[in-house]
Amino acid sequence: MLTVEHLTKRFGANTAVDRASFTVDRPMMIGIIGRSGAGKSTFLRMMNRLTDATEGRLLFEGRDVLQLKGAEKRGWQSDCAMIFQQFNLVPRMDVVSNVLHGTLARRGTLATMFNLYPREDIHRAIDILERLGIAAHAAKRAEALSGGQQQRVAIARALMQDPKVILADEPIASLDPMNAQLVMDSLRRIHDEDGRTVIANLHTLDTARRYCDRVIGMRDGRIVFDGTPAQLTTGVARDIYGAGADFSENATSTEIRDPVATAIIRAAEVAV
Ligand SMILES: Nc1ncnc2c1ncn2[C@@H]1O[C@H](COP(=O)(O)OP(=O)(O)OP(=O)(O)O)[C@@H](O)[C@H]1O
Repeated sequence: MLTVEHLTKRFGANTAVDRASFTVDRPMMIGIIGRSGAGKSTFLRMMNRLTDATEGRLLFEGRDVLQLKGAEKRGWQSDCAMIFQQFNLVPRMDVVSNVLHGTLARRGTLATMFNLYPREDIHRAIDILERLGIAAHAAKRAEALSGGQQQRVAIARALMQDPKVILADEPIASLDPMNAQLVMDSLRRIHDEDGRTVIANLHTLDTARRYCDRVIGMRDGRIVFDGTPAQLTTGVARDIYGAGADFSENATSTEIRDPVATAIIRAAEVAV
């Protein structure tokens, strides 16, 4: 399904991604972990063609997507939707219009400028918002929503493209633990129910272990681990993060607690 061969990106003398290779033979949820600067974002950006690779091949269903140009390249970008840490919504625009922007690639600029969307697209946008539990906010400006709600709007916008792959670059890095959990639950459900592949850069080990079928560890641009969450032991994690014997997993934890526990902690915090 997906084959990555010796994928490399150099910025001058700095090799951000160094001959990364792996294959994915069925839809799955993959977490990419590694310390800051390991090359995780650059990898996703190459995959989505936001940045050009220096060397290597990236075959999706037999086609090298790195060679695509013009309409074919845009078609791939539509098949391979990306969500970002900072959501990238239009803050003053209402939620449903933000979601409808996901159809931009297959629509004329004028129609998009004047918000002329076919009725069936509007219905589909509302259905997707409902699925993500945020349809009640459809008419609000995006900026009026919490971070977690905004990230779910961004996921809804991605789903409007009906992508085969969803790339998520640190999707929960700006969120509190409860919202982080809601967003990760949504991504997992989209994989489970729709069979879409999800590849997420994650800065926390516990999230990768909890939500992913497979974890890829990057260090200095290279893939140094590729296995199941069960194989991701503390020793392996220490190697990925290049840490010493004092390495603590808590340092990479989002501490996602269960909602009841979080509510109790919040209430206690307000009381003091
Ligand atoms: N546009 C760029 N120009 C020059 N160097 C870059 C550029 N983008 C990334 N780099 C460099 O490439 C390396 C990998 O960066 P990248 O952002 O991919 O890492 P990362 O693992 O995603 O880190 P973080 O979690 O901090 O985002 C770093 O050394 C970074 O400084």
